[in-house]
Amino acid sequence: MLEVSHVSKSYGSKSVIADVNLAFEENKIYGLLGRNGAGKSTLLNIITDRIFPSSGEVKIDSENVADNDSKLGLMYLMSEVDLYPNGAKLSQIVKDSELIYGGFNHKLADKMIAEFKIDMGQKFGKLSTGYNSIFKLILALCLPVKFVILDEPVLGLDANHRELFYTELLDSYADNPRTFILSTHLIEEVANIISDVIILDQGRIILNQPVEDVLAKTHSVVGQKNEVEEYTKGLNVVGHDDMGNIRANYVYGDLDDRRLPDTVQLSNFDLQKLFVFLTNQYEGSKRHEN
Ligand SMILES: Nc1ncnc2c1ncn2[C@@H]1O[C@H](COP(=O)(O)OP(=O)(O)OP(=O)(O)O)[C@@H](O)[C@H]1O
Repeated sequence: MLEVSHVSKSYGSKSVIADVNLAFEENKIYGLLGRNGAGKSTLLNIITDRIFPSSGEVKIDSENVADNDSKLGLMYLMSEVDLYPNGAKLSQIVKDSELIYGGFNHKLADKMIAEFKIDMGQKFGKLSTGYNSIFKLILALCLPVKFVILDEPVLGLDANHRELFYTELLDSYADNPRTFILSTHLIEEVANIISDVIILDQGRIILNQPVEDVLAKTHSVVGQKNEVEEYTKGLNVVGHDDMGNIRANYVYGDLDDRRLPDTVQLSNFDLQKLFVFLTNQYEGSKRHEN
């Protein structure tokens, strides 16, 4: 288990991460969502000891990961930041990484190399943005780590390559279950992949739950404006749409046993819509702590 306890980070007087507590369990796929500047990369860099928190700690199996090579070796962070020398050939980076992490899944790598058509004789610094991501994704999926942490994994990948990557991720997870943390803005693309969703907003966790539970609490209530308003009175309305005098109120939370008028329709809405409402500071919204 990977635990983040009371982690905060400030730059000068600016608070970027504020008292974050999280527990990443074994063999789950987490989606870490947040608007630009919410603090996602900062949090992932703190988890992997690339930057120091101002306070708090990160532990794996109750041991602090800071300066702890055996625990840090259990995580791989794939991010925009390039850790490899521009002049190094991809095949050499694989060899070096295999030594550092004590293994490499060559069978899967060969499959991905062929599928993505990547030339392993190329120099790292010469890769296009998309192929730079593809190469780091191969490392992320093939190194023998327990926590695969992907910060904007599909940056620069075309739609075909993104589909291919999601398929490879799920196949690799099925073959070898481990914990994934995916930070992304492409919510619709990962909604069916992730098991749990974490929303970070201005450095704070505002939602941390299994996707299934979250979706079960989304309700769109559509009908005549006055009837919809009456039905949703006192519920947690996080957003609305108007089409003439037809109103859609979006509720996040449990419904009580109030009677639904025949003319009002009830259905669920998707994760991306919920994300937009919860992070938009919509005037009618309430904050949801975990
Ligand atoms: N070294 C730094 N010095 C000062 N401020 C920083 C530093 N690094 C990050 N920040 C600030 O911290 C905040 C969070 O940045 P971070 O990169 O973690 O956000 P993010 O959620 O990953 O954003 P995005 O989705 O845009 O990549 C931003 O306001 C950013 O400007």
